[in-house]
Amino acid sequence: SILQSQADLKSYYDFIVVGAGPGGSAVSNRLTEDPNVSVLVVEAGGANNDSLTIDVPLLCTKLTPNTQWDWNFTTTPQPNLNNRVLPFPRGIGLGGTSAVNCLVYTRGSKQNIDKWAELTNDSSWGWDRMLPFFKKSEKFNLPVDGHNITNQFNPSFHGFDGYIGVSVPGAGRAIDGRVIQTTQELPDEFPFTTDVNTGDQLGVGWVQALIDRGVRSSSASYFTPQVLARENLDILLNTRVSRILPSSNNFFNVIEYLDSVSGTLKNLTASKEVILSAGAISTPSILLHSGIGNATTLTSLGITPLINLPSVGQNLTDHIGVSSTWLVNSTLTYDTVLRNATLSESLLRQWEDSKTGINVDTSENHLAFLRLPENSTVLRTFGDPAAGNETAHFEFLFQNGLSQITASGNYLNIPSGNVSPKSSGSVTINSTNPFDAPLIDPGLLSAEVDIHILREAIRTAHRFVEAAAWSDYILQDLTNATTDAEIDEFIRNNAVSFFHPVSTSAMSPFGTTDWGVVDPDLRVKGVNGLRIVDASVAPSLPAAHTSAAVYAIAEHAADIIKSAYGFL
Ligand SMILES: Cc1cc2nc3c(=O)[nH]c(=O)nc-3n(C[C@H](O)[C@H](O)[C@H](O)COP(=O)(O)OP(=O)(O)OC[C@H]3O[C@@H](n4cnc5c(N)ncnc54)[C@H](O)[C@@H]3O)c2cc1C
Repeated sequence: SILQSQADLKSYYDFIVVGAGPGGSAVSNRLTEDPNVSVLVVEAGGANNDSLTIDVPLLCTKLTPNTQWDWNFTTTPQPNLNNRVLPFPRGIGLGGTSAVNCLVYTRGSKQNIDKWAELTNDSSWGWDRMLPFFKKSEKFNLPVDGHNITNQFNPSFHGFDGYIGVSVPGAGRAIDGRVIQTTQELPDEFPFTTDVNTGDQLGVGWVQALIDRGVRSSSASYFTPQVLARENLDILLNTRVSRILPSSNNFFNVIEYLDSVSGTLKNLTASKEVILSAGAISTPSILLHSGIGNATTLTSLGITPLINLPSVGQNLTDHIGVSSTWLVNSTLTYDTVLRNATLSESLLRQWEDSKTGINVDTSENHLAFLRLPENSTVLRTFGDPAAGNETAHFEFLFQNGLSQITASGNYLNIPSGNVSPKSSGSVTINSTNPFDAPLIDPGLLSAEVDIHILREAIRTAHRFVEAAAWSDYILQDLTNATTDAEIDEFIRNNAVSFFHPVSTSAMSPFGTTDWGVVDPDLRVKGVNGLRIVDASVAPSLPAAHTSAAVYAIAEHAADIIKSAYGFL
C-alpha cells in the first residue's frame, strides 16, 4: 500500500527501491508478484494523483519547467549554445519523469538495442531478447475515436497485457492529411512507415503515445489497485534518500533518508538489496555522495571514497533539438484553441466527461525518423555517429500549432532532434550536501558532427513543407536562416535538450574495470547489495524518446533479480 507516514515503515524489507519512475515502478511491481518477496519503494515526491495537468495528454507541455512536479534542475552554461543555461526537467513524485514527459512511445532501432549487447558483451541486452520485455510492459489500446488503425501500427510488435498504455492518436488534426500526402509525393526522402517501433524505425509514421483510453499512462500505471493491495509492497512518498551506506565491507544495502518529522537523517536496511532507480541525474549524484565514484575527485571534495568507480556520472548522453516554425493559412490549429478561453475550457470539459476530443493526444499525431543520405558530406567528413545504417540521425515531430499562447497567427511547428548524437557530458557534484542540486553538463553539441546533423535536419524539414501538399498552406517561414552560418547561429541561440539523458551509470561487461558502473546484471561493480535499474544504466542512447527503453530495462532487471535469488 501507500504508507501514510514514515512511522508505518516495517522493520524488514527484502528490497528497498529508491525512486518511483519507470525503472523503480516496473521492477518493484514485478518483484512483488512473488508474495514471499517484500519491497519498499521510497519516492522523494508525492502521489501526483488528481492532477488534470498530468492526466490530460495535451497539457504535457505545462508540466515543466519550474513547477511543483519538476525537480527544476538547470544545466551548466553550454559553451556550444552561446553559454545558455537550459532548464533540465526531471519529474518528482509517483511516475517520476514519466508523469511529466511528452508521452511519445518510441523504442529506437534494432541496431540501437543490439549495440547494448555489443557494449555489454551480453546478448540478453540485444534486440531479440529485449523485444519481449518491451512488449511485456506495454498495454496497447485502441484510440478513443474508434477509427480503423490498420496501417497505423503493426500488432505483432506490440504487447496488450502489460501495464503501460500505448495508443495511436484518438482525435484527428487538420494537418494529418498533408503529412500523409507528403509521404506519397516524396516517398524517396520521406517514406511512410506503418510502425516506427518494429526495430526498423525509419520513415514518417503515426505517433504512438503513452496513453490509456485518452489518459496519460505514467509508470504509476504499474501500481494498479490490485498491485497496491499486495501485502508485500509498501510505497513511502515524500521521502528523500540522501546516501547509500554500507552495512559491512562493500555491502551497500542501507539507505539514509531524511526523516520528515524530526528533520534528521535515518537509516533503513534492505535484507537483500537496495535498488537505485532515481534516474540518470539523481542516481549518480546519490552514488557520489555515498563515496562511490572517482576517488580523486571525491577526496578533493572532502568525501571519503569507498569504491573507486571513475565512470559514475560520466558519459551523460542526451538528445538536442530545435523547432522550425511557419505561419500558415488556416485557423484550424491549436493556436486558435489556446487563444480562446471558452473553447479551451469546453474542450477540457469534453475530456473530463467523455475522454474524447483534442485533449486525448499529445502534441503531435505524426513523427519521422530519418537519416542523412549515405553519401552526404557530413557522414564522409565525420563518420556515421548512428548505431548503424538503419538508425535515424534526426527526428521530426509535426505539430499543428504552438503549445503556448501567441497574440495572433496560426502556425506549423516542426521540432527536429538530433537523435544519434556523438556529444556527451557529465553529472557531478560540488558540495558534500546530498540535498544540493548536482551540476548537469549534457555537453550539447560538444562533438562537431552534431551541429552539422541538426543543420541538415532543419534543411530537411524545410524540404518537407516544400511538397505540393503544403503549397496553399505555408504563408511565411519564421526560421529566417538559410546559409550554414545563419542556421548554426539559429541553433546555438534556440536549441534545447530533448530531455533524454542516459548512461551516467552505464553497464559494461563483467570483468571490465576501466569503464562502466554496473555489470550486465545491473549490480554496481565491486559492490554487493546494490543494483541500479533506471535510464542511467543504458550503455548508449537509442535514437528514441527514452521511457520505453527504461520500462524494458526494468522488466529485464526483474527477471535477472528473480533468477539470482531463485524466485523465477
Ligand atoms: C520534459 C520531458 C519530456 C520527455 N518526453 C518524453 C517522451 O515523450 N517520451 C519518452 O519516452 N520519454 C520522454 N522523456 C524521458 C523519460 O520520461 C525518461 O527517460 C524516464 O522517465 C526515465 O525513467 P527513470 O526511471 O530512469 O527516471 P525518472 O523517471 O526520472 O524517475 C526517477 C524517480 O526517482 C525519484 N528520486 C530521485 N532522487 C531521489 C531521492 N534522492 N530519493 C527518493 N527518490 C528520488 C524521482 O523523484 C523520480 O520519481 C521526457 C523527459 C522530460 C523531462
